[in-house]
Amino acid sequence: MAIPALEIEGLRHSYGGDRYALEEVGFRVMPGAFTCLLGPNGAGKSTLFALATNLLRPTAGRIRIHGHDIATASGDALACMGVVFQQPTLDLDLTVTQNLHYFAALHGIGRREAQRRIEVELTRLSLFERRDEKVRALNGGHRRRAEIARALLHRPTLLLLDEPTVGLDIPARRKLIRHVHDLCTDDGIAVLWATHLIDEIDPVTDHVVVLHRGRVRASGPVSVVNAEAGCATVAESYDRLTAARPAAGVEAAA
Ligand SMILES: Nc1ncnc2c1ncn2[C@@H]1O[C@H](COP(=O)(O)OP(=O)(O)OP(=O)(O)O)[C@@H](O)[C@H]1O
Repeated sequence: MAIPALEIEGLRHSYGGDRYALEEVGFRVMPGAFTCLLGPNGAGKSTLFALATNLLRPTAGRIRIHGHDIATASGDALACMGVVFQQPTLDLDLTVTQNLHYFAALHGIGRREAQRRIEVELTRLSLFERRDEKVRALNGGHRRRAEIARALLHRPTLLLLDEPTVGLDIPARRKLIRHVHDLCTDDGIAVLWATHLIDEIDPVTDHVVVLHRGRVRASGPVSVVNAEAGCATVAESYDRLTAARPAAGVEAAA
């Protein structure tokens, strides 16, 4: 069996006090799988991202990236991982290309090789024509795509995206979701996509992990989660598993 791109076991985290932001969290993301980490505000999605990227140390549990333990082999683990955080981190006064070159240099990628990879990624994300514009001149969807291109430069095999569509209009959201699905099918990249928007899930191809109040309520292909919850759609499953109406702004699944 293939090694999971991301494997989480018995993960627990407390920010202090006796309340846990995450408790006994465990799931896997396999190569080529698009997995939605689905949970309402406060479910623990950002905490999980901070632990997976080694920004926080867990109270207990393990996180392995392609078999590398993030606690004991963080260099190898992080080298396999591309990350797009919830808050954009591009320099607005640099061009798209300059931002990407800076990141490539941090990863020790030589100038010529970096140029080649930047052209490939920007073309793939339909951003090549905008490469010499300052990021400030781009709309939200293009900025997000530039961030994804940057996150792919060191050729990660696992991509983590924390609510990447926040602030985007519906056409830009759809395009971004399509692009990231293509990365899974074309390159076998594993994706963990955190969201609270149910309509971002493809009920046919995607896996979901439903996180609520720090605990995994269900995980697996949408069809399996729906069957186990006794529901016809992922929207109904989410509703039942979180025992709450979807948060404001949540849209129904197809
Ligand atoms: N720095 C912190 N200190 C103390 N508690 C925190 C901190 N960050 C998050 N929490 C708490 O941990 C829990 C999980 O929060 P987290 O931000 O991980 O959820 P989330 O699913 O990402 O929510 P959102 O969608 O609002 O970003 C919440 O109860 C939150 O209040």
